[in-house]
Amino acid sequence: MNIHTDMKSDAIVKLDGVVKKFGEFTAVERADFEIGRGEFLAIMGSSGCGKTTTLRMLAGLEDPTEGDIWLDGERVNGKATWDRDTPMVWQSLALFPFLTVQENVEFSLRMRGISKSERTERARKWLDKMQILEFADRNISQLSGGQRQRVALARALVTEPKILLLDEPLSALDAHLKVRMQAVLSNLQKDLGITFVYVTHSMSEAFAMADRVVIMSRGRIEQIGTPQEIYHAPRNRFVAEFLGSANIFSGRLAGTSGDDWLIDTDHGRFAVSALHAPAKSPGDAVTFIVSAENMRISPEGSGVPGIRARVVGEEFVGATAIVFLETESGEELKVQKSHGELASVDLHPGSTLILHWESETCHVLPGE
Ligand SMILES: Nc1ncnc2c1ncn2[C@@H]1O[C@H](COP(=O)(O)OP(=O)(O)OP(=O)(O)O)[C@@H](O)[C@H]1O
Repeated sequence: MNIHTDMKSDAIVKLDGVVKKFGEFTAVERADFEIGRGEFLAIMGSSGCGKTTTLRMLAGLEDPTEGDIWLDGERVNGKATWDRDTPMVWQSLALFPFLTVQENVEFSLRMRGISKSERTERARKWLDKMQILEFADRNISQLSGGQRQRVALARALVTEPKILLLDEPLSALDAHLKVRMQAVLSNLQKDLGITFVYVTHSMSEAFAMADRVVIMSRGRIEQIGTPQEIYHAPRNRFVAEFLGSANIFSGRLAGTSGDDWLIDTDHGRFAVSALHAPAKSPGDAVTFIVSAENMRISPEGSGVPGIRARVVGEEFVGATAIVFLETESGEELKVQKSHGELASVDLHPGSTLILHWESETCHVLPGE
């Protein structure tokens, strides 16, 4: 499997071998990907992985050290930010505190020399679309966090750009408002058909809204794909660990059995579906995952073959619970099940269970 799945043929953004260095330090190692017209693309990764730098290069706030950036068919290296049709919504929102809501939204139209009457009409249209027209004459300081988000969006969208860049715009909101604003953003993007490039460190945010997700680590792109592809078929150990829901096993290829590989691990020999696995020879190292939802549990003494593990703790996640366990060799494993499914086993800390799974629910990490 390639890290770049589903390249969009109708690309509005193209990064071609883009590298960004600050002195000796490489912030973006080599970005090669396209963004489709009307696509919602999230760039996700932990702090310092280079996601904001990538966004800033699209905005024209940084120039690539190597490679080319294409926006709507035009090579834009060196093109000033004010000459690009790529407004940005910042984490801080960067609203002007000395201007009213309407004046904030009119700002970029004023910069473009658009007449007062047209400015007013366009600003009010976007305030109305964002459901904040009633606050048009207020100062920014008189608005709630969610209302400010809407002003920032109206201000960015009033020029009707083809691409909107968003840098963690929801990170300052409380959890409840965050979920509501995710829905607002997602619906807005679909209604307008504008391309959104959305930087976030939050997997739940990226997976809830994006058509495709780019996962970065230390300046490198680890995987690009739809949330489903990334969730079900992470490319390597980094992505699997980042998702947090996978049990990761390493071993060596011992042989085959039908469509399955037989893998020798420290816990014994397991059959693993090899349908999407890269070519390997007997003796080669193989890493595979079993997601926490696909793990099955049986009481000790049930005679079911599997891995013996001790219950360490339990965490409630809505209608399900995640049970954390430890093997005899100290490896941590997790199982996620509904409360009903868990009712039949002893989950007291220290009790021993047998973990097992179906071979077809395993996924071999192709990038390992
Ligand atoms: N102007 C600069 N000069 C030197 N180093 C920089 C500069 N801008 C960013 N960096 C470094 O480049 C790396 C990537 O930064 P970037 O802001 O892209 O990370 P990020 O993934 O957006 O992180 P965060 O989630 O913390 O914002 C970091 O190590 C950062 O310190």
